[in-house]
Order: sequence, then structure tokens, then C-alpha cells
Amino acid sequence: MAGFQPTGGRLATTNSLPRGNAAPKPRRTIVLVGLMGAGKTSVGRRLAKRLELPFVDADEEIVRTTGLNVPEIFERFGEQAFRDAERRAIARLLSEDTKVLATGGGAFLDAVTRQAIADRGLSVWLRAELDVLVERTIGRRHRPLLNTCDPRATLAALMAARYPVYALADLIVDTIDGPIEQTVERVEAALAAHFAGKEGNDEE
Ligand SMILES: Nc1ncnc2c1ncn2[C@@H]1O[C@H](COP(=O)(O)OP(=O)(O)O)[C@@H](O)[C@H]1O
Ligand SMILES: O=C(O)C1=C[C@@H](OP(=O)(O)O)[C@@H](O)[C@H](O)C1
Ligand SMILES: [Mg+2]
Repeated sequence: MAGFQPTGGRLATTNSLPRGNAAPKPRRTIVLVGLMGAGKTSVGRRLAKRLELPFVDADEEIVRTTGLNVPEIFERFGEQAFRDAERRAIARLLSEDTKVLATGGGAFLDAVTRQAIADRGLSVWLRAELDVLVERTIGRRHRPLLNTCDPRATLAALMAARYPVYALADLIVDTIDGPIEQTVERVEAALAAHFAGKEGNDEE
């Protein structure tokens, strides 16, 4: 029953507010999930501007609150400590105002986080092929899981393990080689189609 509001003289249920020709402004936090290099951070930042919503990157939030960067947390406290901080940060961010939230690539693998996202957000998997992910992550040192002797093989193994879980997201958007804006537009189109399908439906 949530979301009832009068529109044009009729009672309608909406989970979004109309914004001219752009994708409607969502009432739930849009949560970007997907592998490292999919573009969650860079697409999320631009998407938030387009939707006129605040943007938060979960990794940046963890860095801000701990005063340590991601490799430092992994090195000094281990991956599990990072995952615990990540779960707490995302739970808090979801309990606050509606926003665009870029998660780190491992966050959606956590069942508690997945449930919190299902309860309070709308998840969008930015799906990419291996070549694209390799291209976008090669030579960058800030992702501890990719600091291996064969980052391509590491990414391939992570794809095999994680893609079935990312596939549980509410929406899937393919991100291909090309300008970031193109992916942003694809996400906006997917959101618009999703909200259009929800029109007159009081599930949310
Ligand atoms: N079409 C695109 N979509 C997203 N990112 C792109 C695209 N093309 C190039 N990039 C680059 O790929 C990198 C993606 O990294 P990032 O946004 O940090 O991904 P993630 O947060 O998913 O790990 C950035 O350096 C970005 O500039
Ligand atoms: O996939 C992962 O497990 C990780 C992804 C990273 O974020 P991005 O996906 O934004 O690179 C960051 O959270 C950390 O290095 C672990
Ligand atoms: Mg990121």
C-alpha cells in the first residue's frame, strides 16, 4: 500500500515521481552491483546526477569512516574485517535517504546485505564481459583481490563464482566497451521500463 498518491484526479500507486522525459526519480535507493571494473562507481556517480539524487560509494564510505584505504584494511585486518565493515556501512546507507549507492564487487555476495537491498533498494547488476573488466582494471593497484600474478584468471574465477549471485538483482544492464554515458543511459532506460511496469501496481 505504500506510495499511494493522487495523480491527475485518480488514485494511483507509484514508486517513482515523473521527471519529464528522463527516468522517473526513484523512491528506493538504486543499488549498483557487479564485478570490479563493471563501472559501479563511475556510472553511479553520473546516474545520481541525472536522477538528482545523492551518490554514495560504499568503499569510499568505509574509507571515510575507518580512515584507512581498502588495501590497508585487507592488509592489516584481513578480508573478513572489510566484509563486516562493508555489511554495516551498506545497512546504514540503506536506512538513510534515497540515493544511488555503488557497492563494492563483493557486497552482493553477502546474504544479509542482499536481503537488506531487497528490502530497501532496487538492485541493478552492471554486467560485463571478461575482456571489458580486464581492460578497465588492468594496472590499477587499489583492488587487493586483483593484485595477483594473473588478474585475468582471477577475474574469470570471480565471474564463475559470482555471476549466478549477481543474476539475482532486480535489473540487469549490460555494459559494453564505449563511453560511460552510454551505460548511464542504459541504466536510466532500464529503470524507466521497470517503473512503467510497476505503474498501477501497489506492491511497493
Ligand atoms: N562504459 C563504461 N562504463 C563504466 N566504466 C567505464 C566505461 N568505460 C570506461 N570505464 C572506466 O572503467 C573504470 C571502471 O571503474 P569503476 O567505476 O571504479 O568500476 P567499479 O566501481 O565497478 O569497480 C573507470 O576507470 C571508468 O572510467
Ligand atoms: O569485488 C570485490 O570483492 C571488491 C571490490 C572492490 O570494489 P569495486 O567493485 O568498486 O572495485 C572493493 O570493494 C574491494 O577491493 C573488494
Ligand atoms: Mg567501485
